[in-house]
Amino acid sequence: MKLTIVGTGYVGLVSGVCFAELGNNVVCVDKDEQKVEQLKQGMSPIYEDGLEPLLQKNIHNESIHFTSDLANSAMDSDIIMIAVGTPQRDDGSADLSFVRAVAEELAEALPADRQTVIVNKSTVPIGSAEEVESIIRKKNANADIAVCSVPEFLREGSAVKDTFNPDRIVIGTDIDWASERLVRLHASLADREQIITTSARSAEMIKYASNAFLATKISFINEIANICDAYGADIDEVARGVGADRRISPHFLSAGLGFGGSCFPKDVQALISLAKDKAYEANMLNSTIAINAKQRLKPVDILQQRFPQGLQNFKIAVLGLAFKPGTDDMRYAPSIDIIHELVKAGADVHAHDPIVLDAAAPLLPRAVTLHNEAEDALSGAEATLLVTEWDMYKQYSIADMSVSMAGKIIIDGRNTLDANAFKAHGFDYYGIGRR
Ligand SMILES: NC(=O)C1=CN([C@@H]2O[C@H](COP(=O)(O)OP(=O)(O)OC[C@H]3O[C@@H](n4cnc5c(N)ncnc54)[C@H](O)[C@@H]3O)[C@@H](O)[C@H]2O)C=CC1
Ligand SMILES: O=C(O)[C@H]1O[C@H](OP(=O)(O)OP(=O)(O)OC[C@H]2O[C@@H](n3ccc(=O)[nH]c3=O)[C@H](O)[C@@H]2O)[C@H](O)[C@@H](O)[C@@H]1O
Repeated sequence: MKLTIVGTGYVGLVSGVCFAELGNNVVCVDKDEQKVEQLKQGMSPIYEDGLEPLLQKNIHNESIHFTSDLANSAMDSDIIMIAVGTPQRDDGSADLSFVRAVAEELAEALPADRQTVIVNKSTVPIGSAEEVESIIRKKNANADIAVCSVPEFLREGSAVKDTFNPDRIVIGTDIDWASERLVRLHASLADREQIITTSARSAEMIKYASNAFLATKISFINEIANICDAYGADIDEVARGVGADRRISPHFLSAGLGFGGSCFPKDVQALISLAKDKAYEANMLNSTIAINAKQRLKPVDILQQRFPQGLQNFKIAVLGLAFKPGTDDMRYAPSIDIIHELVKAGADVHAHDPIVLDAAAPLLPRAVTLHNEAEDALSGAEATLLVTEWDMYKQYSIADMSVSMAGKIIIDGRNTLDANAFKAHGFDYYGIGRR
């Protein structure tokens, strides 16, 4: 099948590479010409283990191509996937301007004599498939199209693996020929019973509801962790006990600094905004966001309580900047808010991340010092704060830390370090809801 994928962000690029790997003829389109040139050379603009070799293999096999010419590629495509960004607007709603711009371009390009499936793969408000169709029909009334919703559930850092091993694939359309074509495209990725067919509106809601549920599960466990802190219960033990109930499951019960990234925060806000448009106040989702906003500043609270005289010139090492390990994405990363608060309090902040440093710099206050080596960030620090649980930090020698740091305070924002081992080396260890 010939596939055109518009947008080469995480979703567009990974989907493109994976569908090419499955034997389709894929063209990825991006209006960013520099990115297109980079991709043509086999260089991935995204950091993810294993993605670049797969990209290069499929370029070599000529099963994937990159271009900025959408019209040319759209003309003879069986399926066109829209995978452009849908960022958050100031009022919390999703900004659909990139999706609408693609629809306008498609309206000019699509031939009337060819059945084309158009897929919204971007996360979009309920009703967007209809909106894309009406934009196209306004300029091209006879286009033989079906606009469907096939939301994406991949996670950054494990996107290729997630694409090849999906829990489910949701195909949202009431049009039989389009549904059949999309089922055929996804047939080798999942068993038939994992392919859920729904209306486009339901598929759009499934995506928002899934992200909102996962985000709420994180805020829930963080709230329980904060109550554990107050009563001396241990969140690791509590999460193990709670998660053993199959109705709850142990996944997404890791307490810490809350969720960041390009999707949970914006998608929960977008759903709140969609509800508000229909005069419904989404109180639970409002709490999910409020708990999360507060949770990421817990390390600052811990330090301020411990040092009520203030943090002026207090040297703090911050380990990890990316919003989670395995990615170079800094979008809504907790590290940004934490470092801004610490610098505001007068602290001397030294940060490290194994992957993202240059991209992080413009998002952080000038006063922060960024280090290529973790050892340099730790050297002379009064306190160390782990923000992103990269494996390298878990393997770091506590004895070495003990020697290089000036003080013995460790705040483990992701509950991933060995608390007892730190305590045995004389550290004051603070976790999130950990005894
Ligand atoms: N990042 C993720 O892990 C996931 C993202 N999503 C959703 O997928 C969508 C895309 O997100 P990302 O992949 O992170 O994208 P992104 O925002 O990082 O990149 C989008 C790309 O689209 C390109 N673009 C914008 N307008 C264009 C146009 N008119 N023609 C051609 N290219 C154009 C941009 O140049 C950019 O390279 C969003 O709606 C997001 O919520 C869904 C699941 C996972
Ligand atoms: O729509 C999206 O973009 C994607 O959003 C998330 O994927 P992603 O943001 O890549 O990362 P996750 O692994 O879900 O983590 C999100 C955030 O939650 C945090 N988290 C996760 C799990 C947990 O138990 N506790 C916790 O604090 C992580 O540290 C991270 O900041 C979803 O997991 C994907 O299914 C979805 O497709």
